[in-house]
Amino acid sequence: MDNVNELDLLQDVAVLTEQIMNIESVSGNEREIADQVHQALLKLEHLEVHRDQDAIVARTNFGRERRVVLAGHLDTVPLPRTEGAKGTVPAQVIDGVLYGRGATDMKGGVAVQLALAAELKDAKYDVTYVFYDHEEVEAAKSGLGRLAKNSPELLEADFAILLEPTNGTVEGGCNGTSRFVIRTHGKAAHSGRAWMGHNAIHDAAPILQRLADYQPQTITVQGLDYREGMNAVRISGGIAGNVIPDYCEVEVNYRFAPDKTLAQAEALVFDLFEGFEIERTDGAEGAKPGLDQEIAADLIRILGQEPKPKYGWTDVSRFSALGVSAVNFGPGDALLAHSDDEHVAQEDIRTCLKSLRSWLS
Ligand SMILES: N[C@@H](CCC[C@H](NC(=O)CCC(=O)O)C(=O)O)C(=O)O
Repeated sequence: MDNVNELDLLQDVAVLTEQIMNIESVSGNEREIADQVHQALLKLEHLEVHRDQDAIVARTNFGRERRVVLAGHLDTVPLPRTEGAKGTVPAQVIDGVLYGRGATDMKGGVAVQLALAAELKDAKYDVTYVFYDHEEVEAAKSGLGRLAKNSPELLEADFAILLEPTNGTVEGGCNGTSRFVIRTHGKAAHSGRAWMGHNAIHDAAPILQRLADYQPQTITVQGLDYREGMNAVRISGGIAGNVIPDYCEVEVNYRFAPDKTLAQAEALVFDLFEGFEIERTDGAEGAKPGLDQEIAADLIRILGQEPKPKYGWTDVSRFSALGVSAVNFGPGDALLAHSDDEHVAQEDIRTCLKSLRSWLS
């Protein structure tokens, strides 16, 4: 008997989005959604389907000269902690707007990929659909990185589109991202006799001051203005309410424009926190927009919208490193990504599908 939950790829793409939003897939928990996507793709006879853990690749063999990749990740950031937040699981539809975790980042995009995979039995280009796990976490866990290592031939193409949220326009390139842990050390003591110890949390004050004083830059690369960011994203220290803390860690996330390499970004952060113990714990380079490439220019012309920069980090970076020029284009407003009321208009998902259908036809 057919699984009652199986995905119907030919239904309204907004309803398909809602169906896949209802499969919770916080990074590390992508097995169920990957199984559903895999099962649905295996039924399509015009596709050759491969699987690597929770990443799935489906390729057409139309015999075209050029091949494009449509790629999207299956995972989301964790569910909101705030009670009553609408950006959670299950999804809700309110006045034509779909609320829930992954609404913008990026189950609408994944639904568009699935709809195209099912309906396009011929196209201007051969198409490789890539769905993968572990995008929202440290680069070392990336499902796309694993695919690139295990089966690079499956990702070969002339161009790639990452269906990350871009609100109806192309977002070119992406900022790089890097994480650092800065540590201070003290001496534990009874907090009733604090003079016997040394407070490591107090020693972190100048770290926070340097962050508060830092003026993030905006850097123009190939005509697009990339806004950088330098922020504390986590702070921890102390073991109890009556003990002077003997350690403190501040985690800093530096988002850097694609004019810099990861090594240059690291040097800038090490310089900013000179005198402190500091370690880089993660990092991924950005990507330059490269919008003058013929296929990208064709897409931009069909959409008729001015391209914008991508401020988040996306796998255009990984495709660029593989020698495949790539852009971001998908439904939803990236400004809502990861927010407590993440949402997307149902109509935006339908419009994105129409745009890509007409580009590929
Ligand atoms: N390995 C990176 C992964 C971070 C990915 C994430 N990307 C997005 O949110 C794309 C959405 C957008 O901006 O349109 C990010 O930028 O945090 C890492 O761990 O940082």
